[in-house]
Amino acid sequence: MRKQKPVAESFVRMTELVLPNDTNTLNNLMGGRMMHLMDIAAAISAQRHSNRIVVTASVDNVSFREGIKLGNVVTLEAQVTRAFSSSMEVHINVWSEDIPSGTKFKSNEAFFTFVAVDQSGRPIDVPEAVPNTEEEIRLYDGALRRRQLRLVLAGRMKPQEATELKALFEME
Ligand SMILES: CC(=O)SCCNC(=O)CCNC(=O)[C@H](O)C(C)(C)COP(=O)(O)OP(=O)(O)OC[C@H]1O[C@@H](n2cnc3c(N)ncnc32)[C@H](O)[C@@H]1OP(=O)(O)O
Repeated sequence: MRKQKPVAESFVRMTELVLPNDTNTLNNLMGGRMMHLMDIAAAISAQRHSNRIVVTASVDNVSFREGIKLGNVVTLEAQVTRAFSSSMEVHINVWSEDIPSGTKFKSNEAFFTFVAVDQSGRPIDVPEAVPNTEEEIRLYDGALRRRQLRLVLAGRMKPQEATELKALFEME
């Protein structure tokens, strides 16, 4: 039987200070630097779940709602939502905090997919991810639908095979 692990065991919190080298000429954190931090936090989460080397297979939509300023503190929280065979979906939230003014806002949210691989880079099965809290169950339940959408967009699944996705659009 496949090993099972609670999704909470994959939780990662990472905190970074926005330094001059991370910013553009408006003194805002650069989008690419943010994606780099998100990729690292999410990869560690997938590694914690699988106890394997993981590679980034895909990144879903990432939007940048508001600039993050030089000197702000960025907190990233990542956790596996669901594991399939060799792939894992990781949910990541990012907050930006201005410590002197005591303000904090959520700046980004995204889903990353990682694949566990062996030493030769071949996909290898990972433990099942078990959700426990209401929020973990909500994210787990939506993961199959999101997986189908990203595989269709990547040309790896025929739209007619995406049954979970199709069900969303089928009206009574
Ligand atoms: C340019 C860069 O910076 S890339 C960033 C770093 N990432 C990398 O280097 C990864 C490069 N890619 C790879 O090594 C391979 O494409 C892999 C390991 C991700 C997939 O290898 P494949 O030979 O295609 O394996 P296969 O078809 O068996 O798929 C393996 C898993 O990957 C998943 N997968 C493959 N492509 C995608 C994708 N675009 N989105 C989501 N999942 C994907 C599959 O659904 C499958 O999941 P499952 O085992 O849970 O069902």
